[in-house]
Amino acid sequence: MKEYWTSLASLLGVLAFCQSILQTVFPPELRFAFLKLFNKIFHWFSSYYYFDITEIDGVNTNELYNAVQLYLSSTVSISGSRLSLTRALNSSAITFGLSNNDCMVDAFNGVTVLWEHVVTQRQSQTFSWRPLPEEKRGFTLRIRKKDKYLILNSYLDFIMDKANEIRRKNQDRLLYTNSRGGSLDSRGHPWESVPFKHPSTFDTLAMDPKVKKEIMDDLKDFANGQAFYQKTGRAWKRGYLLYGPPGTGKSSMIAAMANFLGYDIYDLELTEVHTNSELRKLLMKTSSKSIIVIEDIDCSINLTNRKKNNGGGGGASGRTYYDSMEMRGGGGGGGVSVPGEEGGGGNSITLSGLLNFTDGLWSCCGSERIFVFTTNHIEKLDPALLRSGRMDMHIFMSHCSFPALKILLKNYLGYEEGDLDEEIGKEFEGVLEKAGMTPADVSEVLIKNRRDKGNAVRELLEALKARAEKNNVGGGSREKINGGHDLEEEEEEEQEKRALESPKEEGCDFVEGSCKKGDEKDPKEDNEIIEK
Ligand SMILES: Nc1ncnc2c1ncn2[C@@H]1O[C@H](COP(=O)(O)OP(=O)(O)OP(=O)(O)O)[C@@H](O)[C@H]1O
Ligand SMILES: [Mg+2]
Repeated sequence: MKEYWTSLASLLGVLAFCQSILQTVFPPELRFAFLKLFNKIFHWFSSYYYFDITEIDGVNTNELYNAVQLYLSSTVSISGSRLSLTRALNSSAITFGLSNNDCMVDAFNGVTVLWEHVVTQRQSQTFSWRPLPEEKRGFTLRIRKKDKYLILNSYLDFIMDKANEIRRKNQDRLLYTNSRGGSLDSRGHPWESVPFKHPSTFDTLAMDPKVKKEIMDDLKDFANGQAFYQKTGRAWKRGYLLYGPPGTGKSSMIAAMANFLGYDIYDLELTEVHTNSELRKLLMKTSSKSIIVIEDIDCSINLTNRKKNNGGGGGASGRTYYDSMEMRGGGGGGGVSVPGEEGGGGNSITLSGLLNFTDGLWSCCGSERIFVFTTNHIEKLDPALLRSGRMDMHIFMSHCSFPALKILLKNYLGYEEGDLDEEIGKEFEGVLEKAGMTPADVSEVLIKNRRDKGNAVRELLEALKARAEKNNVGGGSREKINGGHDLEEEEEEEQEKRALESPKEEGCDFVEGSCKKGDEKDPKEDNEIIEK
């Protein structure tokens, strides 16, 4: 032991001697060059490469640093005994990472690398437009020289992908709205967001399981389809039109989609958007992996006010036709949109603006985005919105069918397959179609009686029978088809439709083949998908 201390003391003596020689022999300006050279020689003979990934790259946050931090938090082989724990804003998960100046080993494709988290005090506050943190943080990656070309690029790509995946899993969904009516927040953002906590999932959604599976498969194919979209030259986006009576689960379906894919939702309030360019700006500020929703699109588009463009003389083009279809907030009349004028302060958005929003070049300014439109009245929508390629899937959300009822009984009363008495099941099947109750109506009855299963089922059966009876007496199918709509309201709609007939025919030449109104929009009895 004594020998050990003696040799350590002499080694320190030699080092001190070398340092004093270095200081006397080399002037300060040469000293730096000498150290650099020494460093180079050291690296020459070293069998490793070192890569520094600093937290701040100049004045910008280095995305790779954040990705590495997240990635390392997910690996289990942390050797350090001290870990740092974090919980990001809006996140429900706690992540752990390397503490200051701690190391960990990782392996990728059979190659072992070493990560070190390096934290040093910032020397002096250099001038910067934004205040920099007092500590300089960074990761140093050590890779064997012979392995660098084998893995470096693919390893870093892998880390970025993995970090995105973790971020999506940990981060609660965000629900964005443009309800401020075009004004920007302090960061110049037109969207406001809140954590999205809707508990609806495909498990809780009451609808035909076959249709549900089809939708889930379609969503899965979409989310995993980057290579396919690239290969086929299509923008990586998909459109869904959800239609059906109120209370059949259209909004619940959107929430289920977002929860299924882990996407954010942008709930676009069209009545708050004043011009096409405002609409475009909103689109540009949406992120990838998101669902952009326009609810009740028939209420945002005032088709009763659409009129043919008179300025074209004779053969009007499709564009002027669309542009003359005025969309106004609140359904109020007035306000004519003149093609080409919207950017110059016109106070309306046009159908062409909306179609460009979903379909045009601007719709590709991000990727992996889903557009969802909902409506209670598909027959009110313009064929241009429905034609192939625009909304890829038309999904009819129907009244409560027997398979859907079984899901509601499971959700609210805990009934498993086979728990329901066979006779009662048959009674339900017999009356459901005639009653035309929505899943929302059924849920209400079940919630009220959820403490007493037997009573809940009896009450529901009675309510269904009463509704079926009522429909029968009143000549019924109307209420069934329109989900309890007012008859007067329906009359009005009929009149509106008749009033629209003539302009629609005039406009047909622009949207060839899409004016066959009844063709694809006829709601069938059950949930139904029309793939475009
Ligand atoms: N298919 C369904 N599965 C499960 N619950 C449903 C379903 N449809 C409706 N509900 C229940 O009814 C409530 C209303 O449903 P939701 O808002 O999704 O209907 P909607 O079709 O969007 O109606 P609206 O056309 O009025 O917007 C939901 O909170 C949900 O609890
Ligand atoms: Mg809704």
